[in-house]
Amino acid sequence: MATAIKMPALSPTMEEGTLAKWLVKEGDSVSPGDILAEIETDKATMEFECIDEGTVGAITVPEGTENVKVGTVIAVLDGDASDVGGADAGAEVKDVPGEGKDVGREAGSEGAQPPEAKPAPKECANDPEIAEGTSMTSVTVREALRDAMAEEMRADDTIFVMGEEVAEYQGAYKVTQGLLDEFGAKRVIDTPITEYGFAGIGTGAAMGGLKPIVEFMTFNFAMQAIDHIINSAAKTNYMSGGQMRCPVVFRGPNGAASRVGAQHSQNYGPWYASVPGLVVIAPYDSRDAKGLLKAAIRSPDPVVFLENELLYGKSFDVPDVDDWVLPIGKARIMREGSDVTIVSYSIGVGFALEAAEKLAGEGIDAEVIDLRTLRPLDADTVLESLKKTNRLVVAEEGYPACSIASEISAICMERGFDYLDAPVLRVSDEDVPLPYAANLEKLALIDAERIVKAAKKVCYKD
Ligand SMILES: Cc1ncc(C[n+]2csc(CCOP(=O)(O)OP(=O)(O)O)c2C)c(N)n1
Repeated sequence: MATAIKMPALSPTMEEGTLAKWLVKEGDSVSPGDILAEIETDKATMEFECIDEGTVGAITVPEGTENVKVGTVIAVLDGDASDVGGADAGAEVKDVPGEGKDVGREAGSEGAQPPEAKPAPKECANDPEIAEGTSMTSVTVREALRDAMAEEMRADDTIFVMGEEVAEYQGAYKVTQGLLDEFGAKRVIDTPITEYGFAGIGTGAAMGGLKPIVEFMTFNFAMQAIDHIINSAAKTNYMSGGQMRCPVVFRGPNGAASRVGAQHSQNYGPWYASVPGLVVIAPYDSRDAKGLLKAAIRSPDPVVFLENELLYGKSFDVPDVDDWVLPIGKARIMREGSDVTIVSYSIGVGFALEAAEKLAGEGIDAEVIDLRTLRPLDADTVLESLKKTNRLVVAEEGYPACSIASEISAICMERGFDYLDAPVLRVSDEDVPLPYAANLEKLALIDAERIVKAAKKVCYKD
């Protein structure tokens, strides 16, 4: 099968580059790791590595070409230009699935992709009631997050957003689209690349009575700011004896994306969820992204709001109601079942739902729980389900050790021991820094198949 090789984004801000030199020619055999070309940006000259195996069938952009847009097909493996869109080869690829210009996203990369979006269940026990006949609008998770911020900002002028590229560029992932136009530069603020600085300003502003929303370009970069989140924001209420609150929201993408390497592919859910004083939310779909972000902005305590880059472009229904706000700390049952419970959150929910469909085909009826909030954790909903199914698997896109899955497993052992007919199993990423190579990345991340396998094992049907 022909594979299009596209102009890579070699830095978060790269939009185009010069194809300085080809190091392979048509007819050459290539393997993963071979250097295909040298690409020049205004910052540096970088080597472009091959991630596939094959024969160079066509070079569609000659060396020396300047201003080649990221995503342009520059060569074809095992085929020619007509196999990858003919006239389009060599032209800019405008329709990169899911994203526009995202941090580190390499157009055409083949890393982890979330399963197709599925509609959320119509009713969730703890959610506000949706009146019969209420219409639904399908919106992307990205739009849902923006709508949540915009609605809250309209209602409360103490709310402001700040972070790298949130204003003029409208967000590295376009989540703050339209906010600068509507609310102006005083409330939508571009910061320098100083996570420690602007997380501190946000925390201080919250202590002083404002309601900041601090966007991190990804939570990986919040490592720079973690002292303010944990030592300042999380402790304020406790250390002031309740005299001072800190209503700040720290939000941004979290977890593995697609081929952005070990330092940009980490799930901080378990880290923050271990800290008393923080609220930690990790939504899956648009209705939760909107309803929970609105709740987070209204929270009197600091919230770490973990989004997922791969879900930003997915569409799900959101109820057309004036003020869609969801309760913090309540899990939801995404699919009812009686044989095994699969607990997950964020992107893992999509994999869990996919696994449940596959299990149904094999006669295993799985219940899927979306935790939604990681702190406070809704242990009761998990235990109620365990009471019914007696078997439980936790699916988590993250490291296995000291994880949310470990926590759920402990809760089931401590409070649900008598209900268990099998050990709780954790399905997590491999216990390694996420590999960059596409084939290894795929092997390291969770998927529906692994969840199916674990579910069958706890049902003693493997
Ligand atoms: C701590 C941290 N925050 C944010 C980023 C994302 N990031 C990577 S490059 C970049 C822009 C860098 O701009 P500049 O410092 O002007 O350097 P340039 O690459 O333009 O020379 C950003 C925001 C990062 N890698 N690390």
